[in-house]
Amino acid sequence: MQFADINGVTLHYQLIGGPASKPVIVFANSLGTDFRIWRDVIIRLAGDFAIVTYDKRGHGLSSVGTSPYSLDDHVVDLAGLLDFLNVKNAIICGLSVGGLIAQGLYASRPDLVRALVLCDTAHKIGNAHSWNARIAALEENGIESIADTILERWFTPTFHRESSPALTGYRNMLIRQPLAGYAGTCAAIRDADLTEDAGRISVPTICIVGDQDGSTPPDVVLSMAKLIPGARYEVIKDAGHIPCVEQPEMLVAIIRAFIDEFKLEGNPILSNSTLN
Ligand SMILES: O=C(O)CCC(=O)CC(=O)O
Repeated sequence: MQFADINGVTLHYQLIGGPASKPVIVFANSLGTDFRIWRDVIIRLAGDFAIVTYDKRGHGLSSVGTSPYSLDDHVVDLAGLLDFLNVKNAIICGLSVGGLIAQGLYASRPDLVRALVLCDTAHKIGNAHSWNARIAALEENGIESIADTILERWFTPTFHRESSPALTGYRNMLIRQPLAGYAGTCAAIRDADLTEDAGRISVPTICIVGDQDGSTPPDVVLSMAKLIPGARYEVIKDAGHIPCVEQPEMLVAIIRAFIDEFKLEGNPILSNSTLN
């Protein structure tokens, strides 16, 4: 397992395949998940790319730090991790709040970003009223009290019917996140509005969404895509909010086609990287 002290917290991360002459793809997670959700995507990409996954603060094996957070806390953490790993000019794939983090990273550290894959996310997710209600419910009764409602947005009815051990596993992942980390990230999402930044994105960008996403539905993701100059937009059939779990093969096909279209080569991780 790999850990790094970044920006006052210990981050759990995983680097596969570097240093080498390969483009780097960095995956940033959604609320209430850790980097294990990317497994079925990573096994299809490893070998062709260097891959970085990490648990954002307050999630997985990373430290909680001081909660609540701002989006900037998460952005500075990711920038610090990429600096630590000597990664520059990477393809950043962000899922939901991970997509906000990816957009924030481009706004503050464009040198780190070669292209954006914005998956089931938006320039602004939800509103203050809905996030404050969620935070109040969490403070009163904990994550488990809202877990089943969240899982309905994460996965399609088919997945709920047919993927019984997996559904239980992802429910376990959700309810075992630290309460302060989960609620603190709700506050970060509530306060984040990247509407103006979206129009300034000038790297190749693709916006992807599951056709049955109950958290950031297709019309929301399309609105973001329309704000970003030249952005591509793709809908994945038979997927909810987390296509990397439900439709990894389709997600990988879309990412590969995007990389081929723009001939994204990125920078290899430098050979004097701290990883040697
Ligand atoms: O998944 C995220 O990162 C935020 C969007 C959200 O609210 C997900 C959910 O429905 O719980």
